[in-house]
Amino acid sequence: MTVATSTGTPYGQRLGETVRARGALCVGIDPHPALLDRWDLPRDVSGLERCARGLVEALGETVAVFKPQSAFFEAYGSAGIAVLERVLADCRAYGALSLLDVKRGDIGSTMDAYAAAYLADGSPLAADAITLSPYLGFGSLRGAIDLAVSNGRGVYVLALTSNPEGPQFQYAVTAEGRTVAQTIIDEASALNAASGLPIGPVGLVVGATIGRNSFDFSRLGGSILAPGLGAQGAGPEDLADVFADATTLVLPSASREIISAGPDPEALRQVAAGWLARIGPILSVG
Ligand SMILES: O=C(O)c1cc(=O)[nH]c(=O)n1[C@@H]1O[C@H](COP(=O)(O)O)[C@@H](O)[C@H]1O
Repeated sequence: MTVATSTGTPYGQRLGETVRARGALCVGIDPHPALLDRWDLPRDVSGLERCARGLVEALGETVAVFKPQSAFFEAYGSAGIAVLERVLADCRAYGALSLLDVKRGDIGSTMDAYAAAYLADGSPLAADAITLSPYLGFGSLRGAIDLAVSNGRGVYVLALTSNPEGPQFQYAVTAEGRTVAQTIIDEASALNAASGLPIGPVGLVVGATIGRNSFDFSRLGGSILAPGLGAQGAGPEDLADVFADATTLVLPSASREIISAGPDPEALRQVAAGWLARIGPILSVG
């Protein structure tokens, strides 16, 4: 088993370099059972492994970031988690970054244990970055953020999610008079400013589907993961709308849209290259 070790280089720097070399696209590894059918693979752990690792094999040299969705691996129990470990190792071997989508969020002491699982050097499930949920309060994530920073890793905190239910809480106004989402944006901005880095370690998740908006990302100083391309209906023109005022690195992400082009590696490369060609002119690398 290959275990992750930190490079000592800050996550934002590694992300910036990789995106400059390969373009701003994150490919989500979401091996839905229906996609295994489409790839003519069995709906079992061998199918999971061939789909997930086949995707990285086809795109590992050209795509900047892979985002394995932990749920699809957890569904197969310990054997699925073992596949996830191998997928994370594959990403490293190809020089792509891994962003593990686990959306964790818990009381501080438990967060520290999640952080040890996903952000500590030597952990088999360590990724270059993970997704976090701030529902227990932004401060509850502090242990994970601190560990990420000390290991040259990053986090992406859910701010404005791509699903239609998101606004129920995210647009709510807090006692301070700001929306929940703006509070998250501002908390991340403060931590990134304190890091003194051009691309700080605290990213945000902002759905490519949320439309034109008046949230203020101008002081973020970190990267933005933008899921929702393709299967959830967002296209390049939506990125232009949502991020009209963003001055930071935006990383659009698609899962089903890309995977469904497989299993032919050339077809996978073409669909990824097609998205890159369409979104490249819209987004600045930051
Ligand atoms: O954190 C995420 O990645 C995420 C946040 C969000 O707001 N919306 C969202 O779709 N995602 C994830 O991004 C992936 C989207 O998959 P596709 O709709 O197939 O591209 C899924 O793994 C989602 O869990």
